Amino acid sequence: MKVTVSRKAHFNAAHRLHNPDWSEEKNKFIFGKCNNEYFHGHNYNLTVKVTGEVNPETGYVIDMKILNKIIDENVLEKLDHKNLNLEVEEFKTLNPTAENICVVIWNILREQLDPKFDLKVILYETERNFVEYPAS
Ligand SMILES: Nc1nc2c(c(=O)[nH]1)N=C([C@H](O)[C@H](O)COP(=O)(O)OP(=O)(O)OP(=O)(O)O)CN2
Repeated sequence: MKVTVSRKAHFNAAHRLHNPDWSEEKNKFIFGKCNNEYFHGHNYNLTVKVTGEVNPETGYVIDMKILNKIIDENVLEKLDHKNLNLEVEEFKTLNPTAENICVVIWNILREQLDPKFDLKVILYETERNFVEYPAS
């Protein structure tokens, strides 16, 4: 019997959307206020969904405490209160859009979780803008 276990987390981070291969004008046109050179912040809300078989002895798919620790130590430590463009290795060469942040988080968690689990990450950048990976 497969069940999905979900854990929510949040972090605050600053970013700037920018493509170094484009002119300043094109960056302003495509990314608008998100291209502001002084950066801006978001309160990101994250949902991590882990799907797997329920262990008949524990009744757990995965212990929520363990899942929480994995998210804390590997995602929040890395991203919370950071300037994503300047302080987080992955985004020195990758535009920190919601899509790219979501995929980076998924890759980090995928490495930490047993391959027997399916993983989905949902990232809210604002109350109304959110992305999920893998896509449904
Ligand atoms: N496909 C994407 N589009 C946009 C992204 C993104 O990461 N992927 N990011 C942004 C901005 O960084 C930000 O998310 C939008 O800010 P804002 O316009 O202020 O969004 P709000 O939801 O707060 O405002 P509305 O009132 O809903 O317009 C833009 N696009």
